[in-house]
Amino acid sequence: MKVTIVGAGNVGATCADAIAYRRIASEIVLVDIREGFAEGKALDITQTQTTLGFNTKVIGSTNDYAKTAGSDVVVITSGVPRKPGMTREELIGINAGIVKGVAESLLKHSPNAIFVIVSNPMDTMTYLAYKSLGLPKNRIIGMGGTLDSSRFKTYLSLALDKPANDIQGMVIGGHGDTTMIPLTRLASYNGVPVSQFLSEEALAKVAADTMVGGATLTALLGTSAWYAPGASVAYLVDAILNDQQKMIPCSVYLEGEYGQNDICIGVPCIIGKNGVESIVDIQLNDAEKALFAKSADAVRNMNNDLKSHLG
Ligand SMILES: NC(=O)C1=CN([C@@H]2O[C@H](COP(=O)(O)OP(=O)(O)OC[C@H]3O[C@@H](n4cnc5c(N)ncnc54)[C@H](O)[C@@H]3O)[C@@H](O)[C@H]2O)C=CC1
Ligand SMILES: O=C([O-])CC(=O)C(=O)O
Repeated sequence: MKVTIVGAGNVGATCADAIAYRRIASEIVLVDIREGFAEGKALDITQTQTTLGFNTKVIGSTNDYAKTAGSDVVVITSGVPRKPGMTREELIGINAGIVKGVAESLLKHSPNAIFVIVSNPMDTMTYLAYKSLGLPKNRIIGMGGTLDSSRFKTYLSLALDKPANDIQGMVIGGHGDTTMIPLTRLASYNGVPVSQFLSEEALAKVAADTMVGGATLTALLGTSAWYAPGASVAYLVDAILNDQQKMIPCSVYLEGEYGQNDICIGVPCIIGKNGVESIVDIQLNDAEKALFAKSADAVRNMNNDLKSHLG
């Protein structure tokens, strides 16, 4: 199976590394606009083959999309990351043109690929890819919910002082500092609601920390995170290529689901070889429904700005 990742920067290269090391694909193509950069990252990853014990072929390309031909999954991480103090939404002006151009070039060479969108503001970039490529909705997937849910489970595990892999939890809604919805009511420690172990206050703090998880790391690192984002993309690509039929919250185009239309936003999806196999309709309570509607309003406002940025 062949995966192309455009943007060989922090997230793209980390995700290529995880896909190679975990043998999720047999061939990875890294593409970047910076002369020689993707080739360098690909060669560096290739030189870990014997020490880490994998044979995945990893090649780099400076903007030559012919090398990406016939990819099963394509991942778009190209664009700029935020700096401390910025929101993801502020990246729309630069990233919209980049994502649209890259998505169109990818489709020309891989007409059957499933698209995974990572560049921010991710929900709006996913909507842009859906609208400009004309592909069926199951083939356009925005990655945000995997990462936000992993942060949610990390903060729950810290608050509970229990292993993260014993914790289940999901974040839906937009992938933004104020639009994420950590579903605290449904989170569990080995099936037991976390509310049996944590006070309302402690749970509210976990939710708040989760929502600003990306901003916290950006303030610490000076640019946005890459290890957890890269691993989250690899997790999603694994679910697609290995037809895992896992339930993963992803940003997908909605046509009436969760009361929303004409928007890409995070909802629980079954992910398999066809990309989004189905959207899972979970029962939200009234407060969660209200948060979801508010989150969708904010994402929709961003989508409405797209035209002015694309000219
Ligand atoms: N959805 C999510 O959960 C996450 C999204 N992100 C987003 O992913 C994007 C990438 O972040 P990083 O990897 O940290 O940034 P980075 O700056 O390390 O890498 C971006 C790469 O894109 C390349 N690039 C720019 N324009 C290009 C074009 N037209 N064609 C090919 N390559 C091009 C750059 O040369 C650079 O190497 C950002 O927009 C960031 O906000 C980051 C983390 C998580
Ligand atoms: O915080 C950012 O800008 C990058 C991102 O989306 C994340 O790490 O969640």
